[in-house]
Amino acid sequence: MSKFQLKWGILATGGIAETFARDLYPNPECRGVKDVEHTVVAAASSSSVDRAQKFLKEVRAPESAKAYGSYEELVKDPNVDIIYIATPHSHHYQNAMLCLSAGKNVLCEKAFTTNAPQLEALIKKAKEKNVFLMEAVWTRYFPLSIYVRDIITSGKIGKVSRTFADLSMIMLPENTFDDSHRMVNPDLAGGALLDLGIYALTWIFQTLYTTQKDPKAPTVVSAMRKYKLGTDEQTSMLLTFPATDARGEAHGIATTGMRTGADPDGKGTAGAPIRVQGEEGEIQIFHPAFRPTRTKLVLKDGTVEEKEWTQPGPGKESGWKNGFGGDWQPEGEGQGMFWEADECAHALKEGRKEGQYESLQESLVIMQVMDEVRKQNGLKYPEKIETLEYPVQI
Ligand SMILES: NC(=O)C1=CN([C@@H]2O[C@H](COP(=O)(O)OP(=O)(O)OC[C@H]3O[C@@H](n4cnc5c(N)ncnc54)[C@H](OP(=O)(O)O)[C@@H]3O)[C@@H](O)[C@H]2O)C=CC1
Ligand SMILES: O=C1OC[C@@H](O)[C@H](O)[C@H]1O
Repeated sequence: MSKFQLKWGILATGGIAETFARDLYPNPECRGVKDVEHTVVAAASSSSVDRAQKFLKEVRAPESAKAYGSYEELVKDPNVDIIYIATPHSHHYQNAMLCLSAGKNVLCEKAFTTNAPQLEALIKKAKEKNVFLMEAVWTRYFPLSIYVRDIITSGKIGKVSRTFADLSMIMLPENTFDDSHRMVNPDLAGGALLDLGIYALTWIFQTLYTTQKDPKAPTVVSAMRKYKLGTDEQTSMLLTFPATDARGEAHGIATTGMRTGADPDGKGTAGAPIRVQGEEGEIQIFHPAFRPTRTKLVLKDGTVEEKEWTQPGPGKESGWKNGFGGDWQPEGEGQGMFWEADECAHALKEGRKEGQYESLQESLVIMQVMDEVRKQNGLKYPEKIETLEYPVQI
């Protein structure tokens, strides 16, 4: 059987760009995916062409891969099928508009944009150009997430009426980040909500919204504690999802922050920060919400089922180690960003224009929730990054 080959262009060469591109290297067969293959055919850096060249070497791209010193050159490369955007949140709208306008398929890092109107404009552009567009919320595509959603839709834990989800990490921003860092800098749409809170919301949504036949947008009330730069360092949200055919009204409690930890000792001692609760029991998902590897099903009849979800890799003998933020996975394991890459390949192979586990409509509803939370708490980013104007130099 001939395999579908997806040729990637990587836009930006920072931390997650490297992790993602490294994850494209192992043969998908090592995770049981037999019908698609990935190749990095180009990378672009806004810093310099040398940086792009170095990046291609680091991720073991083929010798023939092209290095570009600007994003504008990358989108003109006819050999590139799809572009992965890995810039800070502030830049996603401008970068994605550049790619879509050039007729390129796009996988864009979270948070998709700084606000919902920007995302609406991107969706409109993708439709006009008839290209694929997806938010890179990698967690959605993990086998673990598929399992959790299946538990819910199978009725095993009964009608679900509440999900708790926390992604907080003790990072003490004043000790950890320069004021210019993307985690705290308003010019880069920093703060806990768009960076970490989106994962807490992902768990709320994929358990209370994605699993419904006719999902309805929630209302939200929220509170926010601000960092000295005006961005949020802690945000708490209570979402109410209207009743659907399958169940009554449901509540989602999503929290995020940089001063408390969902797993303070790193050993799971504090318990599961994600709990999906129904009339027959609950399914728990352990920290970190962005890359969980452990679940626990607890039913009222006494059943307890614990599962480990190691990310598959190419095997120890390959000598290939995958990495994330300097934290290298054990040999033989992968990071897990390849699942979303496989989804892009499958979508393009099948002619789909969006991801199957998070539709563009769902990404938009989540963005609307984050807009409302920011509005309730007076968090505005600079106009140049909230604007719908394109192109704008930022
Ligand atoms: N899925 C996940 O697990 C993770 C996702 N992310 C997401 O990925 C995105 C990037 O994060 P991360 O890789 O950590 O960020 P980095 O700061 O490490 O990299 C961002 C890159 O964007 C480019 N860039 C262009 N303009 C700017 C600018 N004005 N300021 C800073 N960088 C700029 C640079 O690349 P160049 O010079 O080559 O153009 C830079 O290296 C964010 O959206 C974040 O939320 C981040 C971490 C984990
Ligand atoms: O997406 C992410 O996941 C891991 C976090 O450490 C990082 O800040 C965030 O961007």
